[in-house]
Amino acid sequence: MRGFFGPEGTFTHQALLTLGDEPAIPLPTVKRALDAVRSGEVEASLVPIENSIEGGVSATLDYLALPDDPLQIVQEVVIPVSFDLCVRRGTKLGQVRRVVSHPHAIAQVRGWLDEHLPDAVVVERGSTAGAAELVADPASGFDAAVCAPVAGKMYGLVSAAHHISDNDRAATRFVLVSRPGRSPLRTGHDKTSLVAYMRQDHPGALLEILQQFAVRGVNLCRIESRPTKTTLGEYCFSIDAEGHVSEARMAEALMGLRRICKDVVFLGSYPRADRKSPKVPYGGKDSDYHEAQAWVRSIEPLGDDDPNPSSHEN
Ligand SMILES: O=C(O)C(=O)Cc1ccccc1
Repeated sequence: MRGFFGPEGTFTHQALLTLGDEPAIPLPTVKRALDAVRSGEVEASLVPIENSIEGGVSATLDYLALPDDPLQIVQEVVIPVSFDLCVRRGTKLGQVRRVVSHPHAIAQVRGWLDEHLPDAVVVERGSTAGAAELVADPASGFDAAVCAPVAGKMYGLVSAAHHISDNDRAATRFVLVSRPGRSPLRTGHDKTSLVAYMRQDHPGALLEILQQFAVRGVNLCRIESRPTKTTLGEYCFSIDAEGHVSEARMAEALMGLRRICKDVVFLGSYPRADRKSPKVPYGGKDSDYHEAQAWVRSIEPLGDDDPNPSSHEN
């Protein structure tokens, strides 16, 4: 059984429906959705990870990549998001005093709220659909929810205003996450996600991380710094790169990171939602790496039969 960041009517739920109609369990927070995977209560959970306006969803980025207990992304889904202001039947726009929604939804309608409801108190809570459910109860003290029209309908609300997003091309990316295991097979249009912890804070440390990808022609789709949560001012880098771990240039980039970083947390190789194939640079094909590897083997003085392997230990 799958889990998702719920309740029913969230954008995550809409993204889940694009994957088929298997029954799934709504979980009220991203943490609960990921805990359910860790405990084995569900086999995988769908959670939001990034949106085109607000960037990464910190709760997901951090809790997915716990260094001692990381989970693995097996699939991604991207859907457009558009918000309505939903109220109980009979409430007029001018009567709205208190608005509730998910922080990423509020961030995407901030301009509209400032213009149309400048005096309203705006409260961040749960999910967009959870907000609609709250507003449905007059005793909740909330007059309006920022949510998908489908969530409004689901909880018996009506739209006081349609399409209130400040940017009408906003999209959100969701990931289906499971316990670590084998990555989905390579499709030719894949992404690899990881978190890199620098060995120490020194000039050029970030450049060294980037170089591991750059010299192998691996393009990055996202890189953001996240606090390590151990020491103030200490950061790690959450990265999505184009390609699959079974591709030689990606595997070599990961090996490079492993050599130079304090820690590298692998979060999975999985098919890209937009099915865009990466541009493979000159010399970057698997066959180029294999040919180069075979050539080095052929010129190594000792070949594979090193009589004294322990002499290489340090
Ligand atoms: O609260 C929801 O509906 C979610 O699934 C999270 C979210 C919030 C705002 C935009 C996209 C996803």
